[in-house]
Amino acid sequence: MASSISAKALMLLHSRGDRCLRFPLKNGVEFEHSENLGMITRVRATGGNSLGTDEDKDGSEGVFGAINKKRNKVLALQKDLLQQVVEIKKLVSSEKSDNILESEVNSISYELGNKPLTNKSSPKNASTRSDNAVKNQNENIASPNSAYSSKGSVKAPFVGTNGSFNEAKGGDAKTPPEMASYWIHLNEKLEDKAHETIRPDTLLALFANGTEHLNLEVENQESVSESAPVESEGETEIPPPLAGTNVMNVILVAAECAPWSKTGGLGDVVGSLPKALSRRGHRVMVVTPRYGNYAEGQDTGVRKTYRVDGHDEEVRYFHAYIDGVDFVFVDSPFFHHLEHNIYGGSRLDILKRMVLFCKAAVEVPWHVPCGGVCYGDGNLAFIANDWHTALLPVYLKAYYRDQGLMKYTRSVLVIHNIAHQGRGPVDDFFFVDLPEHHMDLFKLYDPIGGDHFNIFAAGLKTADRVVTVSHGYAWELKTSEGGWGLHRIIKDNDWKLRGIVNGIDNKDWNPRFDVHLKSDGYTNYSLETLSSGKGQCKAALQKELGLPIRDNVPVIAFIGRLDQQKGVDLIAEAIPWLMSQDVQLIMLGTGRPDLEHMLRQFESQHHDKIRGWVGFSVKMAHRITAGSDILLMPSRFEPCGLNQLYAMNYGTVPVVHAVGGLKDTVQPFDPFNESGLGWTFESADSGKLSHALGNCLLTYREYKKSWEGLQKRGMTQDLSWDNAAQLYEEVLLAAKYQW
Ligand SMILES: Nc1ncnc2c1ncn2[C@@H]1O[C@H](COP(=O)(O)OP(=O)(O)O[C@H]2O[C@H](CO)[C@@H](O)[C@H](O)[C@H]2O)[C@@H](O)[C@H]1O
Repeated sequence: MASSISAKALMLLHSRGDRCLRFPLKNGVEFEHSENLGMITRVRATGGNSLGTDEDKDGSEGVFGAINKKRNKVLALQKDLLQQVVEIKKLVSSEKSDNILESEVNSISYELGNKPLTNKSSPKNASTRSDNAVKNQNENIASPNSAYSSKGSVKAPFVGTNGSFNEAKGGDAKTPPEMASYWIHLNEKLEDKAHETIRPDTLLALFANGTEHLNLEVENQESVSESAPVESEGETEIPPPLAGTNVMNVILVAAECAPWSKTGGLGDVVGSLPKALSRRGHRVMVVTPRYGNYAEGQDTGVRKTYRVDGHDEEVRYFHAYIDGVDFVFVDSPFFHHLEHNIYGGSRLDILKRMVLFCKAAVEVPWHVPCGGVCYGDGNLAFIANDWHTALLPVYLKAYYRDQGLMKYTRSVLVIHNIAHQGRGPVDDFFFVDLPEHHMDLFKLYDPIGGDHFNIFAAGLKTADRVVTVSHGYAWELKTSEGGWGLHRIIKDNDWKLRGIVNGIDNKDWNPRFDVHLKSDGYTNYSLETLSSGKGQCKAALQKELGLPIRDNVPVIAFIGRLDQQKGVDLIAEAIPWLMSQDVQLIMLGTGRPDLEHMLRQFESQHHDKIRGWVGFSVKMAHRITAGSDILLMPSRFEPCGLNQLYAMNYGTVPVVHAVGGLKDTVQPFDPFNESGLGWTFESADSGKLSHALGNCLLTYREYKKSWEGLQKRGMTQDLSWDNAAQLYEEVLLAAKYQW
């Protein structure tokens, strides 16, 4: 046996849970590993005194002293690193370079061992480490009881112990022997990494399961960030408060993630909420399918096989580290070339895709090294999104937690839209690969179709917590109209439901920095330059779309999916009245063919006033939001709605149907008190829409001061994700301590 053991071997042993093995470490110390506990239980001086246990107190001081010294060294090093982060951020912002965004600073990697700081990363070339270096290590970690491994039977996948090297027992304080082994492990880890780059968050991850030491480093971090607000392009950005002792490992799992894949608001949320959680100090990952050949993602070399519909399907895992978040892309021929048709194909095609994706996602924290270190399954919460990933909480429970694996991992399911549920005939159950006694989770009685199979139902019952994207929608979900057949299940689980209003990405959707406003006559603008800047954008939009360029005509916009939800038909009914007004109407959308046809018809019938852009164009969505005066959102239901938030951030006044998140976020204008943010109407009715829009147009034309007030109030709200991230953190914590 060698006289020392590497962190790699240590992880390996830990992951395999070998029975009471003893290994000598450097500095005359050895550790003992117990299979039963699946962790290092004892550390000894080679003289024979065991350390950190009650019966062997005598020998403990020397080695603990050494460990403490190491620990203090690491803390000092980390403090130094954090200081350097702040200094680099200051340096970058002082250059005020357009193309250096804060995101790049966040992805700067730091070398350990007092080496000079080097910038090796950018969002375009985001992965900073040699993931191949950890590839072999990872391959060697036996997929602990890979529930779906090609080698194991799906029906009996549960043997052995969990392989997570950083599992926190109960997620709480460590016992002295654990602390000792922990610091020895850390020491080994750092020695291993002495010649590699290591990210600050990886360093944090090494601390993530302790308590005392964690408090210390968080205090250090807080003192640094409080004293030095981050500047971004001349604007002082106060960093959000840190999670402190509540810091967790968080993995968002979703079928789409902007900017790589997006069909609507879900993609935006998954692209931005994780960054806000990371800013609070959590270690955050997004797992999403690799639909295309994304430049940022690097092959980790990790390959795993999962069973879908009786076949073994191999997945590969790609990885990128951007803006403090690990993005893991699950690659399989199942997903290829679907970036423009994510939910396309037959019902069974989609179901099989999501089965494979959820199976592959649940094991990411075991297999995929991020920053050189797997997340492990202690102190970990998954956030699944909508029905596409609602199988994840079910798999987590049925295949892992109920079998004594991933015992401390929790799941939160977010409802972005209950109208899509993953329904099918009861026999679809056999595709999800679960023992038959789980069938009742999925069975739902429908007054029209009788019993059917429903994935969302199973996810809602199984998840530890459920979030939806506004308070209004949380209430609506419990009504028979709003719950779309799931209201009873949601009511039964009301205790674990919470509404949290979405935020917006304040860099992507900010008129000051918007990259889509930098050409073709558009311009960036802010509150100070609102009138001139927005005016210029309006003229550029009219020019680009071939509408008469007129400053005094109100430009009304609609952006969204063309379907029943978004209430496009209400706009259609209001067209005769609207065309009697001096207005311009711009509609951007894609969806139901009959509604797409309708948009084209409107444009040809009223060519001097209407533009109907059929298609999905992120650039046009930004330009229309900037160049319009009014945004129309007559949605029949709207769980949150992002477009009205984007609109207000751009000084564009919303007129909305008062439902769900629209009601929560658009306070009606009160002309007597000069308060409010826009106009609302109470029912999905074209007459009501015309009435509200009529009042809005009157204010635009006749009451300029009131109009400016509406714009300014909209622009000065704090719509950032930071508030929502703090509330998500509360939910994650509630889940963590739920048994
Ligand atoms: N043709 C087009 N071209 C370019 N961009 C287009 C577009 N059509 C839509 N978009 C963009 O897609 C997003 C739509 O987001 P929404 O939140 O308004 O609705 P969606 O119904 O997709 O999301 C669901 O999830 C979100 C997130 O939780 C909830 O806010 C919402 O209420 C719920 O229905 C916006 O970024 C918008 O600009």
